[in-house]
Amino acid sequence: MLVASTSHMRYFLSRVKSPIANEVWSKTCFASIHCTPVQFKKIIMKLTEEQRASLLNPLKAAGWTMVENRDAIYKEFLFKDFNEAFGFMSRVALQAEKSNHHPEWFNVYNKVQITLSTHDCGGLSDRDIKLATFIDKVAA
Ligand SMILES: C[C@H](O)[C@H](O)[C@H]1CNC2=NC(N)=NC(=O)C2=N1
Repeated sequence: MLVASTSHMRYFLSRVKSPIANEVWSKTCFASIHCTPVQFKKIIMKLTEEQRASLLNPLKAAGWTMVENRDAIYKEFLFKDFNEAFGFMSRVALQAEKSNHHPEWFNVYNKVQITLSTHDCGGLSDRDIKLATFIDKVAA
């Protein structure tokens, strides 16, 4: 369930002055689930078993592997030279910033080693699937 971020909630509450709006507000979903707005933050869920079966297979077929003793995926990329490798990393970095989801990676010359996992939930989430899919498109 998508919930507003804390900063959005603070802004909304700072603009709400009228008692009517407050009345409406108290009857919205926030009150119904007994959370105060300040507690709201997007909750990232780990992939379910069903999601893993469907979403990880295409990535495994593309060369991603499960990391031993960790709920994470790993892939190694080789490029013509450092320039190509760094250009790849630059594009991935921009997407990581845009999606607020960042890889764990290591680069030596034309090789880039990438591990993906979601720290906020302690394992794989749909954000890792989306970023891995994007990474494969950029590397193609
Ligand atoms: C505060 C910031 O939104 C979080 O730390 C984001 C940043 N990038 C992230 N990247 C990854 N891989 N996992 C996260 O949980 C994560 N969380």
